[in-house]
Amino acid sequence: MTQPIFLIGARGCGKTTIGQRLTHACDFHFVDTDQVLQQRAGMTVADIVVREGWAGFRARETQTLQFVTQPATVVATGGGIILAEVNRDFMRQNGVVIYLNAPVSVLADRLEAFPEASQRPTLTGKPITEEVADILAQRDALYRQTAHHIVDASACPDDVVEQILTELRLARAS
Ligand SMILES: Nc1ncnc2c1ncn2[C@@H]1O[C@H](COP(=O)(O)OP(=O)(O)O)[C@@H](O)[C@H]1O
Ligand SMILES: O=C(O)C1=C[C@@H](OP(=O)(O)O)[C@@H](O)[C@H](O)C1
Ligand SMILES: [Mg+2]
Repeated sequence: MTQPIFLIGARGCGKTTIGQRLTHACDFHFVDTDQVLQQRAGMTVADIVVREGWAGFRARETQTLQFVTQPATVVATGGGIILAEVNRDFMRQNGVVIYLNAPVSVLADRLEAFPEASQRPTLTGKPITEEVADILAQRDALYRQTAHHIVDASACPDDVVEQILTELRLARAS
């Protein structure tokens, strides 16, 4: 199988971390839409949002998703990639989509420990736990409807990778 693998889910669910590990396990290339987008723009996400608003960032995100999608590639997306129908359709049609699902408490703990503010400017202006709860409530259904597979991303990284490999093996066998 050389179809691209798209990792989706909320901020802090581990798309970037798990994507890198998964790449080694299945001998794919790794790309992260936020990393490529920031390199191409020569600006951080926070700078883009100040200059162009979230609409500007979202337009760049759609272009980046299409630009980075290649065979044998694990694509770690940004948490809001599923907001645009064009992105949801693109990922479902061009690869296998995995939702890294984790509860609000786990996401908030990780984001408090590793905020990476230049890549994750506030979405709502609210404190972390409230923001994560609000955003997940808005997006969970979109993550679920876009995903081919859902894994428990609150597990340790090795387990999350193993869950993904198991889902991919099962899908291939069926
Ligand atoms: N399964 C995991 N178990 C423990 N910590 C994790 C796990 N996945 C990610 N992390 C940690 O959480 C933080 C956010 O992870 P990251 O991969 O940047 O998430 P995302 O790209 O989905 O926003 C990082 O500091 C990372 O080390
Ligand atoms: O949830 C979101 O809307 C966003 C998530 C971020 O990526 P991570 O999910 O990798 O943190 C980044 O794309 C941007 O700050 C917007
Ligand atoms: Mg990330």
